[in-house]
Amino acid sequence: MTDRTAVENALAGIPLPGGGSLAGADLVRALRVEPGEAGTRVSFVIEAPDARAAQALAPVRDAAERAVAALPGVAGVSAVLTAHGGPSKAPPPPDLKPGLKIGRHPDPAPAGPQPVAGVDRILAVASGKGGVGKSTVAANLAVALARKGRRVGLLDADIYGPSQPRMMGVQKRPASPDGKTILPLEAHGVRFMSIGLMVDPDKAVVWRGPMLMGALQQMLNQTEWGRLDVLIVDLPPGTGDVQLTLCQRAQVTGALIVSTPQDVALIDARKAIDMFATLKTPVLGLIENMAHHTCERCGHVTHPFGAGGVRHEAERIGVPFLGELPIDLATRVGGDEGRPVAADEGPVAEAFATLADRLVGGGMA
Ligand SMILES: Nc1ncnc2c1ncn2[C@@H]1O[C@H](COP(=O)(O)OP(=O)(O)OP(=O)(O)O)[C@@H](O)[C@H]1O
Repeated sequence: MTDRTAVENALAGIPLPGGGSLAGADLVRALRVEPGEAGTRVSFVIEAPDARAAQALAPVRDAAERAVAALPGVAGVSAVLTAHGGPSKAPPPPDLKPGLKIGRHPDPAPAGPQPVAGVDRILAVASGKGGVGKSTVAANLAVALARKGRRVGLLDADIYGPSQPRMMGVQKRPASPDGKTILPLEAHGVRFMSIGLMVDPDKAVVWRGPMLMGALQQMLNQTEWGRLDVLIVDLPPGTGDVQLTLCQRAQVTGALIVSTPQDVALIDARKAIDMFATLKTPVLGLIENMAHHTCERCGHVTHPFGAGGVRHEAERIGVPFLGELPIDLATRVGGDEGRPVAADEGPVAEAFATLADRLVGGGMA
């Protein structure tokens, strides 16, 4: 049967247009080789340095898929092609020193990003600007994936405005029977944990890097997630310590960037994309939220934040465009009332189901 080494060897042999090989150029990320009853499923991300390189790599992606598909016992292959979004102008990330655990000794710094026990994949949901609907997308995507039968965790790491307890409809403090591990809460088929349930958000806003690092580490590693196919992490907006810590400490499969079509949101989304490039975390796609609004009375469609901006940006920088979500009253009410719209039926629930299918189909969730 085909194992990881066989896949790596097959990929190593794929030539690049300008010379060298796929493996030699260090372009393959998030390689997963999953044996199953029907055969082995393989997924990986090819991350090009920029949009032009990504375009040129499309035949390489096809060749890589074919080469892996030809290996014995392989039942399915999915390769996602994405780009860094241009060379990074951001300064290199600071050298993070061992994190202070709150009220505990600092953890020794691991050699590099580590897996979270029992968790197969970590997807970071990020945005450049606040208020674009990142938490809404994270919650609904988690619920949509759970409805597909995936084992899903949701970690609310938005220290400055934790909103998942409200969106998921559970506000109680998680139990910690042994004083060490934290039992996650469960709602709509999703196990979830929020930094907002453990700390006073008014105090959290003045926390500095090491304290945030300690808290995030605790949420990731001391929560009893059990076996998860995917852990979705709802990040704070922007490009700060939480993003750095997550990507430097945990093996993040990739990031999904949420933006509205507005120019101001897109400018900030580019900064977030740039940050993930610096951190070597592949951007798996862009999602346009609040794309359009349909008048409930006359059916007239308007684009309050402009039309198609995120799709164009995704095309421009060579990152997959994962879909658009409308401005929708039920989405807002569902978020406020603790029942994400993806838990019910309707066009927005379908849009999230399609997004979930796409991620599952690509081996990313
Ligand atoms: N597609 C949508 N249609 C209608 N309302 C939406 C939609 N997406 C988000 N909202 C609403 O917009 C508000 C902000 O959304 P949300 O909290 O998800 O944004 P965010 O990007 O996570 O913000 P922040 O990280 O700054 O807290 C919420 O009240 C939410 O219900």
